[in-house]
Parts: sequence; C-alpha cells; structure tokens
Amino acid sequence: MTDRPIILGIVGDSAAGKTTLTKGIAQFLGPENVTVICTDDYHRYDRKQRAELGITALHPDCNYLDIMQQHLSQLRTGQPILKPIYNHKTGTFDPPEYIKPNKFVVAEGLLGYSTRGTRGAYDVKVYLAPPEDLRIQWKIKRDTQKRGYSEEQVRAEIVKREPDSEAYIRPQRQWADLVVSFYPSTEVIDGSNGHLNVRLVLRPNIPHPDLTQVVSTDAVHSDSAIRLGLDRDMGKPVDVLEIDGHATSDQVTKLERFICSDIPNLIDACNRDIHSELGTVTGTTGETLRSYPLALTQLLIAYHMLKATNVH
Ligand SMILES: Nc1ncnc2c1ncn2[C@@H]1O[C@H](COP(=O)(O)OP(=O)(O)OP(=O)(O)O)[C@@H](O)[C@H]1O
Ligand SMILES: O=C(CO)[C@H](O)[C@H](O)COP(=O)(O)O
Repeated sequence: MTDRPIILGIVGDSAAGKTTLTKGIAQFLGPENVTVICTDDYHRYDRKQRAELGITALHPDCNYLDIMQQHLSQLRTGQPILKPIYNHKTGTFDPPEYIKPNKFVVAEGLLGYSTRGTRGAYDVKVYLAPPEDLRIQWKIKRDTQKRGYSEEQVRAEIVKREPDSEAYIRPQRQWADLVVSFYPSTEVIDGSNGHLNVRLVLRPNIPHPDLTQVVSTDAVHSDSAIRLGLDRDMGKPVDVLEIDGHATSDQVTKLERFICSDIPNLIDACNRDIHSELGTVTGTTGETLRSYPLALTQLLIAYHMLKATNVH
C-alpha cells in the first residue's frame, strides 16, 4: 500500500469534458479523499496580456510548465504547494492558495503531458478526445452560459487557437493510458447529451481489468451495446471498449459489478442509490442527464486510481 498521493492526469482541449469527467471520479473515490487542481492556473499571462502578445493559452510559452511540473512532483511526495489561481471570470490572477494533497490528486488541463517531466508525475494518464464538432458545441454552450462570451467571440477564438490545438494539444493523446471519446450515435436524432456513446482506447501501459470475461469480443455480437475489440491508435496496438448510450441497466450493472469485484473499496462506490451524481451531465437547458457510458468511464478510471495505491 502506498502512502503517497496517487496522481491522475486528465488532459484535453478546452471544453473536451475534463471537469465533467473529474466530478464523477471524485464521487467514486470519496470527495474528501480527492484534491482537484486545474492547470489553467499556470497561465503565464492574463487575458489582456495574451491579446496584446497575440499568443493563445494553448501555447506552451503561455504557461509556466516548469512550475507546474515542480508542483506536481511536490504533490506526488505529499508536500503542500502554493498554487497560483487564474480567474476565468475576470481573466486575471487571484492571490495564490495553499494546497495540501489528499490521498488522490486530479490534475486537469490543457498541457499536462507536454513535457517529459510533467508526464513522469502521473500514475494514470487520461486524454479526452471528443469529435471536434461536439467539442465546439460544448465550448460554445459553456463559454456563453458560464464565462460571459458571445457565440461569435467563442467561434473566433476557436479559429485562432486551431494551429496551437494541432501543434500542442492533440499530440498529447499518444502519452495517455486511456483515451476517452464521447460521440453521438448515428441513430440519436434529439441531439441529447445524455445518450452519447463512449469509445475507450485502453493502452497496454497499465493493467486493465480482463473485460473479456464479461464483454463479448465476438464479431457476431458487434451489434451489442457494449463491445470489446482490438485496434491501432497512433500506430500502436490497443484494446477498444465501446459502450452505447442506449445500453440497458442490466448490461451496465454486469460490467460495473465485474470491475468493482476486483477492488473492495469500490463495492460501495458502485451503488448508484448512494451516489446519485455518478454519470450525470447538465443538458442544454440546464437539466440533469444520466449517462451510463460516462458513469462506466468514471468507474474504470477510479479503478485504476485504487489499483495504483496497491502497486507502489
Ligand atoms: N460526457 C459528456 N456528456 C455530455 N456533455 C458533456 C460531457 N462532457 C462535457 N460535456 C458538456 O461540455 C461542457 C464543457 O465540459 P467541461 O467543463 O467538463 O470541459 P473542460 O474540458 O473541463 O473545459 P475547460 O478546460 O475549458 O475548463 C459541459 O458544460 C457539458 O455541458
Ligand atoms: O481554454 C481554456 C481552458 O479552460 C481557457 O479558455 C483558457 O484558460 C484561457 O482563459 P480565458 O478563456 O478566460 O481567457
């Protein structure tokens, strides 16, 4: 059993779903055990300076990646940090805050895997890769509703950022242990976020649960709502688990029980009657939607965090 904090990285472009995914993982692990930091706090310039310099927040030069790496290393050894705070409402920096790591630390942000040093700080690395049109839809909704931008401003910013997304954000996918892509089913016509499917790329860097015991890998069952197969991702062989948004409660429960049975700490956490927030997302009109694919993704990541506590 390790006595140092276990560090999870969640990396992806702006509005790729990092905060949404993190919320449920913390529920599985017990919110009181989890410290969440957002690496946007390591921006080097405030919003006005970025505009003057013509640099985007996605460029490595626009971030103190060295200090971020130092802080991740300190958190990994259980030491406290004095973390800067970037305020998304004002576009400026607030006074720094004192952070003492809990048993688990989730570091979510844009450039978490961009240097060898930062990559070495994590026990589990997740990359979020929704299709670009879905991410843009999410970003417009979030930035207009919560960050005070107009739709035109968000669209213009996305265009300005695209070269940096391509050069610095998307290549980080290669370093992830799990690549998570929520995507709409071709059959869904209401555009409801609650029924998105998920495609999980499982790289052999970390030991995944042997899902072949509960999920069919047989091509005959390729129309099943939960599927496991082999593929290549960025040229390397990977396992791929797909869960459809219309998977039934019975199908989901079977997979959930199998993952939980391996880790006693997860048995209670799997109880959806106790953890009502698992797999929930806010819909376009502010309503709460429940997503089995999201809940299972959060469970699988929590599984890896708990496994890591025994490995070290
Ligand atoms: N799995 C999901 N299913 C449905 N909707 C989602 C999902 N993930 C994210 N969203 C939608 O996308 C919006 C942006 O997600 P979120 O805030 O989690 O992104 P983020 O990556 O943390 O963004 P940023 O880094 O820019 O702060 C959310 O408000 C939510 O509406
Ligand atoms: O991509 C982002 C991650 O959340 C933000 O847009 C980035 O942090 C810059 O902030 P702002 O939009 O407040 O200028």
